[in-house]
Amino acid sequence: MQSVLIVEDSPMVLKILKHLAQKTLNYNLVFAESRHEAVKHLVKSSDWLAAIVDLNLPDAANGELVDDCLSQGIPTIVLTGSVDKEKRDHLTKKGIVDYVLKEGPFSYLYAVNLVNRLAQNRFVKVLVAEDSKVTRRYMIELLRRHLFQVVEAEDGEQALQTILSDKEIKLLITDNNMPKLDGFDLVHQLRHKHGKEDLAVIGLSSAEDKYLSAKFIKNGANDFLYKPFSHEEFFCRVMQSVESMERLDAMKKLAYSDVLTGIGNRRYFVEHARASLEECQNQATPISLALFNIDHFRHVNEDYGDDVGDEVLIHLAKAMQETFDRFIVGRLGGEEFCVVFPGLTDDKTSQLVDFFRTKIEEGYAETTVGSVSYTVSAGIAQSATLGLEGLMKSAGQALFRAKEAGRNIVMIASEN
Ligand SMILES: Nc1nc2c(ncn2[C@@H]2O[C@H](COP(=O)(O)OP(=O)(O)OP(=O)(O)O)[C@@H](O)[C@H]2O)c(=O)[nH]1
Repeated sequence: MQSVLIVEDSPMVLKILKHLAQKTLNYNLVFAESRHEAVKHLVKSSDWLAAIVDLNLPDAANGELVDDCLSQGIPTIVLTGSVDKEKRDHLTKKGIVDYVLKEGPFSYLYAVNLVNRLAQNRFVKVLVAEDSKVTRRYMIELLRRHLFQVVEAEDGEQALQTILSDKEIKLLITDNNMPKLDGFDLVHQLRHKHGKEDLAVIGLSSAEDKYLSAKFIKNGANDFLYKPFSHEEFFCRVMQSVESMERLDAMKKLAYSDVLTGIGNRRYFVEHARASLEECQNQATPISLALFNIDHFRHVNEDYGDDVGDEVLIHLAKAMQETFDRFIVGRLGGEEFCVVFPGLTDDKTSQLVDFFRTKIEEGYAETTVGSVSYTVSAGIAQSATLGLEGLMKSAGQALFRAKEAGRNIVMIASEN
């Protein structure tokens, strides 16, 4: 586990920092009250995520411990009692992550939360699209200081191709005046494919035109920065854009997942299945769909109670996700689940679904009252022309026949 170093000589402030850090940070926390004590910890370990360091310590009155941490490559957040332009410029030039004024619990919470933010930034890939090498290098250095993964592009066309080929890019910082494709057109083209929940965009320009920011935002950017910008403004905008994108993404995930089982819900399923069906039909690729239903599920609820019934549903959802991990799986509601198999004919799907049916029949759900055995039936449909509703109806009719034929059976729809 990585470590976080927190150094503060005031017992009162250290107590607050300890309390907040222990509540918020899931890392090995190392506390010290002086440079001497901190350096002893620094030599013992090399795996530091970050350090929160008081600028003025009794045995390091001129920020010497900040230099110690930075020289070991540790992202460092500085605590200070006061700041003026000169001190701020000095600290920024040193390469600190940020400084925090010792104003009260909120500022200490900011410092602690910043450590968590740094840890998350390691998984956020940022593309810097800027034709000026100097400005590009400057932004890349600032972003790396906050532990972002960074890729770069020197014109709009290169930026577009990079984003289209790398789904991991979550933030684009783009200049407006670039060769081949300008920032406006770049954002405009990207927004056809990427919503604000999966790509945040910050526009940049040094132009005098005060309407540029509104124009960029109307074109789909989340935010805008005029050059030259301060290091602090840059980070405030970056953080805000990344965090609002993460919130949107979390909301979307909630809206698309089934509360009980955690797999995709009906909305998720219908949206993804419809898109996949259209794509396969346009490309004349086979696609089939299977509708699943637990047999006599009412008896499970009656015999063991609804909570155990819920555990069986969770077991089935997990098993489906494992077996059909390459396909689109969703819980439509109750004990009904559906899977879409792009690229598979109904015969191939039938083999796969029957393998799954046998697996469920031979296994059991491990529940709070012990093992519960159950079986499933499924109906399968394939069509080169039917829409999703038609395909689901057809699979539903096959499922009905499977139930009538005695359950624990897979049936293929007779007419597609
Ligand atoms: N525990 C639990 N039960 C649910 C949930 N949603 C639906 N059910 C129950 O699922 C059962 C469905 O029963 P029926 O439609 O009669 O079907 P069945 O008993 O599975 O019988 P067949 O489908 O004909 O094999 C009902 O008892 C519902 O109350 C849920 O989220 N949790």
